[in-house]
Amino acid sequence: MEGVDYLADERKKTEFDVEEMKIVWAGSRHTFEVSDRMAKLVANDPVFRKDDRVMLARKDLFKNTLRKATYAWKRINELRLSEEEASKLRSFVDEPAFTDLHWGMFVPAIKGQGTDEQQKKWLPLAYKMQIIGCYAQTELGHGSNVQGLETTATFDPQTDEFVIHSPTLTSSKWWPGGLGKVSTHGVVYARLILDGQEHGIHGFIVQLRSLEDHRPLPGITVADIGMKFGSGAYNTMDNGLLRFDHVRIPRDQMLMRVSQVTRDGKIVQSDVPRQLVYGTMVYVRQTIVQDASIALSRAVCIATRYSAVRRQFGSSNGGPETQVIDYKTQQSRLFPLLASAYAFRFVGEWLKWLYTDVTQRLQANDFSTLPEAHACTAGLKSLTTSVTADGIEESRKLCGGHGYLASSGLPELFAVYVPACTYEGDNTVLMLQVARFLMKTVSQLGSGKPPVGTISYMGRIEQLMQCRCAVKKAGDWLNPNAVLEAFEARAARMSVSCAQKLSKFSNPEEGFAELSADLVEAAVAHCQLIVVSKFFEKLQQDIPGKGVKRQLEVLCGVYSLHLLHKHQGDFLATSYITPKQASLANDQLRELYSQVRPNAIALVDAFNYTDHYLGSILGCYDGNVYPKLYEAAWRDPLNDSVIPDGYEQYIRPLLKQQLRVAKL
Ligand SMILES: CC/C=C\C/C=C\C/C=C\CCCC(=O)SCCNC(=O)CCNC(=O)[C@H](O)C(C)(C)COP(=O)(O)OP(=O)(O)OC[C@H]1O[C@@H](n2cnc3c(N)ncnc32)[C@H](O)[C@@H]1OP(=O)(O)O
Ligand SMILES: Cc1cc2nc3c(=O)[nH]c(=O)nc-3n(C[C@H](O)[C@H](O)[C@H](O)COP(=O)(O)OP(=O)(O)OC[C@H]3O[C@@H](n4cnc5c(N)ncnc54)[C@H](O)[C@@H]3O)c2cc1C
Repeated sequence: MEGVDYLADERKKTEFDVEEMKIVWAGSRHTFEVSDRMAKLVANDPVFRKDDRVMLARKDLFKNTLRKATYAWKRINELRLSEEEASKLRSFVDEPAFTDLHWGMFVPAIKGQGTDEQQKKWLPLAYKMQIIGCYAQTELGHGSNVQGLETTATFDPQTDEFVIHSPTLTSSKWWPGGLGKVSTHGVVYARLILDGQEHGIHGFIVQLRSLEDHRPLPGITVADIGMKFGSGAYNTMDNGLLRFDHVRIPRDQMLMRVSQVTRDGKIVQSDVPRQLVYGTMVYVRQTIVQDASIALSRAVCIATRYSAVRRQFGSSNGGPETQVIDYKTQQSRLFPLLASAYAFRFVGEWLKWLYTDVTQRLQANDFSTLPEAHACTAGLKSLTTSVTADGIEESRKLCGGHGYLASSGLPELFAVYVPACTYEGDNTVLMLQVARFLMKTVSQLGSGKPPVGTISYMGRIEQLMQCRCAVKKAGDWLNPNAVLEAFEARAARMSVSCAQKLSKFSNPEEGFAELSADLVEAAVAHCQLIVVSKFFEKLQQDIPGKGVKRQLEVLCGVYSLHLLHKHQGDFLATSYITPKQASLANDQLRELYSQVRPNAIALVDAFNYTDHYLGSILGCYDGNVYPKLYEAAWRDPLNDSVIPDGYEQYIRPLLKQQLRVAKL
């Protein structure tokens, strides 16, 4: 029935102010209002419909994306939207497109690595979309190993140009989003060669296609790399391949903030560290952490609403069956994901602050916090995307059979999201960067330079190596200090144990390779500590609204104690807790699930997602799932006719043949 709220009884159970929680989730009242307005603008515009996406063939799908992306740009200009509003609008359109890379990587690469003069020349063109750009770093042969890229940029002093060339098949650029069919320009990463000498990897602005007829410029071969995982999903994006045959660009198209090449072909290094060539990746990793909470919260919203609607078993005296959300097993799979979505939201907020802080320091030539910013963005990108990808798949299973239907929204969400574990740095490769940072920190303990920021806990290493957990009863695990000390002791002990094992190797690189699996575990422990501690920090802020802070305390408890339970092997093996204390943590966790239960629907309502954005029948706001599933089945093109195409050709002859066999 239209207009009936099938989740109304659930909503009546709520013990906190949902409207205030919406503000906490959005980050501020202003952000909430902008998001809410942009979400509704997209949801109410039929051009942004997306329910037929998984049915479309690649060419139609891609053209449809072009239509939506250019229409979004038209609306952004007509409505004179601010940068913040425009970016929100694009995100609610919810369809990967060339514009993501243009705004998300091409523009930031020029901003971060271009000189003032270069920015003045290129940014106005990019801001008006008079040129469209991509980020062309990865090659067929190398993605993770950036130092291994093979494309060359050789300076020709005769003409004052760089010659960009792809010397091998494996040097073909491979993967850049927006490159395949749309981009007119790219920031291309290549090995700089001056007078026969190599000078490492640098970025160059290269025009790829004519601004008149869109044909590739002379010497350039460019195409799409082909279909990717899933239907719809990331196939809206034209990930591309690109080869250069001695393509010439003016010298001033090398991005020269980090190093400059002079007219006579000499390299001049500025004071800026060379790692800033990797700066765009640090920026995007930070945004990916913020996006992880969005993707996970979408999946959790669908699974939570459906779990309250779905009933199986447990009917007594003809009464209703049990809502599957009331099964403790369902709660123990669902509520930690709900808590993780909130945890990632807050750590993402903090990481954005850290990134802004490091950017301001870099502008003032203070490079001291760059290693920590690199470790935090790499580690948190890795941790949050892995948990989110697994969490979306778990949400699908939490919805039983119906979760496998495209109309649940979960298969496409998974297919779109899962490459986040690979792009912008493979998650294992990134955790190894965190491990390097941790090993360096341990080796410098006692050098007189106290560790600061997220590794300041290492400054208390002696205490953390010796302390023992003081928990005596389940409720003691609600004490933030008890939880924090447990996570600090676990992380510190795992790092120290790796460092001790490493010190036994005469060749540290060999040792690092041999111990890399243990090192990744230590890095994960460190990153989980960051998320837990940032959740506790959030709780120290003034949080208005009836019961809002209380709910967040419960979620923080669920987040930290479910990790403690899941990784109890670490906590036990490092001898910080006893088996009895591990068991008490689990008792407390179960109790916290009971406290989440009456608030579960309101906690996902607080994400403020429109039905359009969720794109899921199982997750629709009113919970009226069954009629909608039934109607959607009839909309499938297979049901356009009662007798399917192919009946005469295949089914009829088959049945006839079986008849003959039966007669024999
Ligand atoms: C708003 C957002 C919108 C749009 C975008 C969002 C979604 C769109 C979807 C997809 C986009 C995907 C785009 C891409 O995938 S682009 C390609 C990304 N590629 C990678 O991430 C490659 C991963 N590899 C690397 O980053 C590096 O090669 C490396 C693994 C880090 C190793 O580098 P290497 O030079 O060999 O370094 P090391 O010798 O290991 O270290 C030297 C030294 O440098 C430090 N370091 C390394 N990286 C950084 C950095 N980024 N910043 C600062 N410092 C860095 C490292 O720690 C070491 O320091 P020491 O002190 O130990 O010497
Ligand atoms: C959807 C999508 C969009 C993309 N968009 C872009 C883009 O716009 N621009 C761009 O330039 N690139 C883009 N990429 C490329 C992406 O950045 C790379 O694929 C990514 O960095 C991983 O590199 P790789 O493919 O070389 O993986 P590999 O490094 O080959 O990884 C293969 C396996 O080897 C392991 N491995 C590799 N090195 C080590 C090591 N040192 N120690 C231990 N294990 C290791 C990895 O963990 C992994 O299991 C995109 C990729 C995808 C999937």
